[in-house]
Amino acid sequence: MESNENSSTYTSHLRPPSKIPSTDKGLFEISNNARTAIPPPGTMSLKHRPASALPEPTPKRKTLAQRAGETKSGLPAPPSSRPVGSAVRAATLAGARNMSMTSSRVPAAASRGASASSFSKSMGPGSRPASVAGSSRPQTSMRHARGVPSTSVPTARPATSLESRSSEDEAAVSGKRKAWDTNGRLEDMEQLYHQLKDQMTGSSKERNVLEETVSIYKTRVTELEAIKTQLSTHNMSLQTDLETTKIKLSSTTNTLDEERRSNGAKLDDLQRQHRNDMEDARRHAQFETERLIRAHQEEIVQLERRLQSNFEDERRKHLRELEEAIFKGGQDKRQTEEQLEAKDNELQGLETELKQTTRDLEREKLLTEKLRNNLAETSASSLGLESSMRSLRAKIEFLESDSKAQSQCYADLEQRLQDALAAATEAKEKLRKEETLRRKLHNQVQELKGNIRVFCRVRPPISSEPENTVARLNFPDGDGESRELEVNGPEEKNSLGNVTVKKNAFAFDRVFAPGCQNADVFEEISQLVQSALDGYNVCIFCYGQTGSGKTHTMSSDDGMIPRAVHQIYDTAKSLEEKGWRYTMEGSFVEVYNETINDLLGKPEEFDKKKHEIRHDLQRCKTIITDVNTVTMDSPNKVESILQRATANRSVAATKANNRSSRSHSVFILKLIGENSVTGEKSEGTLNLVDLAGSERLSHSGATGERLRETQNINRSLSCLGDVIGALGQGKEGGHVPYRNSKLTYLLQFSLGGNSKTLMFVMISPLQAHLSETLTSLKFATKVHNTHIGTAKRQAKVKD
Ligand SMILES: Nc1ncnc2c1ncn2[C@@H]1O[C@H](COP(=O)(O)OP(=O)(O)OP(=O)(O)O)[C@@H](O)[C@H]1O
Repeated sequence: MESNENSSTYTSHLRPPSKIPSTDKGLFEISNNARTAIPPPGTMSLKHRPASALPEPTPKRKTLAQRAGETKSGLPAPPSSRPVGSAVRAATLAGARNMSMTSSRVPAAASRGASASSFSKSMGPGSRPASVAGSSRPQTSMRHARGVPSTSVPTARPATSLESRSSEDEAAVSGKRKAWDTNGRLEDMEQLYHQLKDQMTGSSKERNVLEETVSIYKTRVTELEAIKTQLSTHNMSLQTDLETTKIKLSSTTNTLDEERRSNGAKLDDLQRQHRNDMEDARRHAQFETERLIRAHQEEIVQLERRLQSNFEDERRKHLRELEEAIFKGGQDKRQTEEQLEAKDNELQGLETELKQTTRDLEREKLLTEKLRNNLAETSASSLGLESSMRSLRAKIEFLESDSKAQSQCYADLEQRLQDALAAATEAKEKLRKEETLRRKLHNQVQELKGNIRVFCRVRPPISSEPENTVARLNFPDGDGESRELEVNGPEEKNSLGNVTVKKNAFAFDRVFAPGCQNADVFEEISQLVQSALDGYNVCIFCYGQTGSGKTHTMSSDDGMIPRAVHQIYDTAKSLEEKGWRYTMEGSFVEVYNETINDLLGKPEEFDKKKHEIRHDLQRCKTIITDVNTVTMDSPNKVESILQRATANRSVAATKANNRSSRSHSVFILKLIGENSVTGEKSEGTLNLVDLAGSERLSHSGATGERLRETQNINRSLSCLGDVIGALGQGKEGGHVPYRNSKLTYLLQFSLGGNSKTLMFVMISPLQAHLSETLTSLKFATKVHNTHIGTAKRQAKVKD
């Protein structure tokens, strides 16, 4: 199988078969690399020989020379197509025909058979007429060819026929003729004689023909002998060729076998190598495929992760953009509404003006009418006036004589004017001095009120809170400026079964009952805001549990922050005529989990950007790095600031609950004033702080992130208490633990000696919050009992 496969791929190195030159004496028939010379037609037509006449194939093939020898001895005579045979037959037939032509009584060739038959009956087969012999001549010829002596046939056969058959013929004739019919019998004899004579003539002719044929055959035999010799010579050479070819063939076969063997070995090697290569390649491909699959899977995972984070970023970004857009939209809407309102007012003003102008016009018309009348009257009276003028001129002439007295009068008037101007300057100066005095007195009053004050505010129950859930809170001095609060504790049964209620009484600088509004609260703190304008550091913070109303008090639309800003604007404007010019800068930060976030910063930087608190101890100033500061050049800016801060906090709230409850927010307003007349400068800071809900950890039940938030809130509120406590001890140069929390560190210069502090303790009215309420009130009481040293004004006076 392998050699067969190889035969198609390997070229044979065998020498091509040797060419034997063709001779003009015969064709070459090629079979099994043996060449057989076939004599050309005319000499010996083996090609046309019938298959049956050919010798049986023998296992070992005979040479052509041998086969030529067989032809001479064993092959039948050449067929009738052969020219020699044809000539013999033609001559025989011609002879027969001549014979029948010479005897008119003998029937033609067609009736020859019948006559021959009758003749055979009478004379037997050996005495057949020449015509009959002619028809069977090929057999005769064949017999000649096979070596039957031709001379014995024509001589012996007629005689034998005649001898054997004469007695029968005679008997037959004698049977027909009468013994006495001599003439008839003579005629028969004569007829028989003629017949015999003809037969003799035919036989002699046939003999001639046969002799001719014999001579032809002899020639033919000679020819065949020559051919045989030629063929045997050729055969010899072919034999030699065949032997040579066989040797070559065997050597070629050997070479081929060796080649096949070596090629087979090589092929085996190659196949083995190929199999090994294939195996290696398969293993390598498998390894590569697995590696690529792993790499692709990793890539897919990374891509998925990247896409996920991109998607998250995009989502956050879009959310922030949406928030900003909503915020901006709200702002735009408000501005547009304001503009519309302004336009409406303007329109109304214009309408009023138009009405006024129309009224003025009417009045003018009336006036013109009146003036015309007056003119008429005036022209009437002008005559009278002219006469009086004349009289006056007369008087002037008289008065001119008294001019010295008049000059004196003018000098007096001038003096009085100068005196009045000096008095006015003196009055202005006095006013400025009084303003300074007012500030001084105002702050003295504030100081007398205490540098840390505590206000308590109880929020009203909101619509979702039913009446029966409200705790019993009493305001004993609720008629006027309330300062006291009484909280009834839970009902307790004593050992005698009497139900008792514990009353917890608290007193603060002010107590605001649920019915109080933000306006009432602000009225009380407006004096502190004035102190900030006067150059003091003021800190107002709201303390209380979640939902107690801190944000409502501080940052709602009418809360302390917007009201404070508006008051500062109004006051700053009124102070302009007293020589004061103020610049105001606002910033808003959040302390969440001990980290500072800029509530006015970009939403995407929220919870990411790091801010640090830096103190200028010389100037008692606090700076927070990288926070946005807004110049408050218009009172409307405060609303946009509050909205921006709320939006930022709500974005953050999506991640960790309600951010406003869980972080401290600090609104910082810096007020820098300069008096161009007196050269005075003042720098005050107003800090408005909304503290995170003050729930106790045990009550909150918080876990995880909420627990961390609550711990941070409680720690910072506790630090605030510690700072206030340390300040309350009033030791000069004593340690105040500001650094213990971000909140106290941030408010370092707004708590203590250099500042005025106001704490709001916010109270929920609900019975459910009673415990937290009491805790808050106790903390506030502690703060209220603290006395903090005198505040110092941050003011400089020009030399
Ligand atoms: N004085 C008040 N008058 C009317 N409603 C009030 C008053 N105080 C608070 N509320 C309402 O009570 C609810 C809770 O108030 P607020 O959000 O201000 O509490 P909070 O202490 O700031 O809570 P948190 O710590 O969660 O921020 C709000 O719906 C608010 O409108």
